[in-house]
Amino acid sequence: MKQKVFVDGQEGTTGLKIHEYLSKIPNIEVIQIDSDKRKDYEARKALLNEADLVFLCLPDSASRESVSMISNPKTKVIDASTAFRTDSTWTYGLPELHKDQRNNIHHSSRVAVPGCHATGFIVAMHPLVAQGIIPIDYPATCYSLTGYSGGGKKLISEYEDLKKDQLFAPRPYSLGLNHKHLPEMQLYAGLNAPPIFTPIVANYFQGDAVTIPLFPRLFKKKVTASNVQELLASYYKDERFIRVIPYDSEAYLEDGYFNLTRCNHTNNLDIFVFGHEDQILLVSRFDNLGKGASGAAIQNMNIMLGFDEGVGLNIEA
Ligand SMILES: NC(=O)C1=CN([C@@H]2O[C@H](COP(=O)(O)OP(=O)(O)OC[C@H]3O[C@@H](n4cnc5c(N)ncnc54)[C@H](OP(=O)(O)O)[C@@H]3O)[C@@H](O)[C@H]2O)C=CC1
Ligand SMILES: CC(=O)N[C@@H](CCC(=O)OP(=O)(O)O)C(=O)O
Repeated sequence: MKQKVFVDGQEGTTGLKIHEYLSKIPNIEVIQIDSDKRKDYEARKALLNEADLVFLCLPDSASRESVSMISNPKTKVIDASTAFRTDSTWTYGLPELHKDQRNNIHHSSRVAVPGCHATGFIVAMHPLVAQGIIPIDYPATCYSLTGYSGGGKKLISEYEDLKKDQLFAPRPYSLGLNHKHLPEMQLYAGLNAPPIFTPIVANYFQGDAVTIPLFPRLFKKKVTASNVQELLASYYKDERFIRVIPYDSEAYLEDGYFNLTRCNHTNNLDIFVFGHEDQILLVSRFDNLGKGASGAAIQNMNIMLGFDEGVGLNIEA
């Protein structure tokens, strides 16, 4: 029997992309709300309770409201917002986090999709903290370069319609050092304080690279950049969406430059390890609309419904 799926927020950036993926997946029946009723409480409530699985692609407050409307115990929920990512009654939707997480997701009915910047930070840091290389009190920093689609419809229209010619230069933001991803970055990396994190949005549509500088002299064990690459490669060796690039990563540069759009239109995330004995630079590269949002949401759905994890993903790869 087909699984009924409803996307609350179907006309937003994440919701539209999820629909694109869903159209390639068999055994799914997508149920839709009339466009003019997409914010109507009763209409949403009916579909939220009719579906076997719902995606919430909404601002945090609307996500909380949707969850409160669900009374059908069979409805599974995948939320793309920040609302429940560090809520202990929800499961963090990063299957690659550790060996039990995929199974946790499969058995959960409430899964929170990680934030895009947080995904890049956690996949690079978690294995190193968990294996006792990086101490939990390490003073972590990172910055993330992202395309403007990460800011949803409002930022897209700002870039595409309103100020096209004035927004050519990259723009750092969240300089109050209080970005909404900090709690999940700290919790799932396993650190006892959040990193100093500066995101930077630039004038291109999609693609994200999270960069983490590290000083091995502050580690608990003596390791070089090459050792770190080996460790990460071993940690993710069975993962189909996370690729740890060989240590000689400079060979992957293009004319000497890093191309942060190379994972676009896939659900892949590439981890690069640059550096030497004294300094290390980890870079996670992914599509903010792929592994950073809608692709990750679909991967979680596949796991929750017992489908092959890759169904519908990497459609344009
Ligand atoms: N874009 C990205 O790369 C990522 C986004 N996210 C998260 O996913 C969620 C959705 O983001 P995104 O798709 O970018 O945002 P958008 O602004 O593009 O879309 C949000 C959608 O939600 C609708 N909406 C707003 N309020 C309500 C409501 N009360 N009831 C029903 N629908 C409502 C909007 O309606 P209308 O069409 O009228 O505007 C819009 O279609 C957010 O929590 C965001 O933080 C997570 C990871 C990455
Ligand atoms: C360019 C831009 O504004 N990007 C968003 C991140 C999008 C994302 O991952 O967001 P959620 O946590 O909302 O799910 C931001 O930094 O807030």
